[in-house]
Amino acid sequence: MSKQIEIGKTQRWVIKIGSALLTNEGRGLDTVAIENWVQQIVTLCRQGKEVILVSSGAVAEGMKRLGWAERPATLHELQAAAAVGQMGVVQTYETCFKHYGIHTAQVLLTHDDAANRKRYLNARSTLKTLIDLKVISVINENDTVATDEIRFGDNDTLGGLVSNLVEADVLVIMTDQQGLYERDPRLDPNAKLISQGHAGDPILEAMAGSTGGRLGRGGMATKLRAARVAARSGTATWIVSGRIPDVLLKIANGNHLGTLLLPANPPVEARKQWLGAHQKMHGELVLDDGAVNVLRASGKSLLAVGVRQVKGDFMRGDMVACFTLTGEEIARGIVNYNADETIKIMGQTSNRIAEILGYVDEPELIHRDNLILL
Ligand SMILES: Nc1ncnc2c1ncn2[C@@H]1O[C@H](COP(=O)(O)OP(=O)(O)O)[C@@H](O)[C@H]1O
Ligand SMILES: N[C@@H](CCC(=O)OP(=O)(O)O)C(=O)O
Repeated sequence: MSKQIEIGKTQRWVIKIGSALLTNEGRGLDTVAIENWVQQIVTLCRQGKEVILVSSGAVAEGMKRLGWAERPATLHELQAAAAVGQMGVVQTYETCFKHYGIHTAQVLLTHDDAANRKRYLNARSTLKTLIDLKVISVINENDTVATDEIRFGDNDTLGGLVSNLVEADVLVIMTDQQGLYERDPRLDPNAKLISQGHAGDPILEAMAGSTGGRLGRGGMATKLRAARVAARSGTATWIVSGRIPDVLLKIANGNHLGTLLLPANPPVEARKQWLGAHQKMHGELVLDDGAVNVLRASGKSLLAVGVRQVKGDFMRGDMVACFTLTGEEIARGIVNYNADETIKIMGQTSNRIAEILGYVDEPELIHRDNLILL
């Protein structure tokens, strides 16, 4: 279990900047602040670090440009605002980095891209090539086509996924609070700051509110989820205030600011990181205690015999979530049988599948290679 991080030895940093920070609470892109972060990033690059940016702000800047005071409720208006605002976001970064002779690249991704193995690998090789070319990637969600992501404003999770894609050492989530507090400091100004913990710790996750500010949407809950995702590639996550002067340089120099969330387990293999990148579950399986113990203790495949209940209408090859009888999600995996077939074979041993269905695709319901424990 890694308890510390030697920041001086870290090389690849993913830096995520949230909407509230970037647009000065909706007053329009805060070019002074952006110039300052860019200056810090250039210094990090000159120190030999490789930086990938995940930047929000498209909807907020689009709202400003269109003269909309309130975040629109309809999807098509959100998407239109994002399309307008994204122009400003990338233009600003382009101008700031150009000043230092550094090229930038716009990369737009959706969670669906991460769920498709071919697109996932394409995104990974493009990002790695851009790193080799010393180009700063500026990543945002592809809001014109995204639906769930834009509704929930989840660039934090995107930051976690990008950390997995490029196998980052560090994910820095810059926001408008000092870090994770015991409770939302907007609701309880006396709440204490958590300085360090483990990514995925349910006690910390329970502290994080899911409501963000007027412009950002994810709140702290998505930041902690991002830390959990990032930890799969062994990436440590920092949640810090982007308003602290020289915040990135201070962290790089070993100052402890904000909240540091360290991976609790060793990194998982690359294919399992891809499995973990799936955000949309097509169904749920409720497992009995025996199956839960086998998955947790020995990392074996899931057999139909251990399934008690099947929910959702999934197809063979879809990703499903696995729950304990008490409702705790423990694993996710790609199923070998569709929902109707799974209902027929649940609770039965594998040697009865042929008799029940008239055929056998695979003896396992989810093969261990296609299963990721949470
Ligand atoms: N436990 C907590 N600690 C700190 N902030 C919290 C917590 N729970 C909820 N929040 C809220 O999360 C907000 C940050 O999320 P969000 O507005 O989505 O920011 P960003 O635009 O940077 O992604 C904070 O302003 C705060 O009100
Ligand atoms: N793609 C959207 C992301 C919104 C979002 O995640 O916002 P935030 O919670 O501020 O990071 C945008 O650029 O507006």
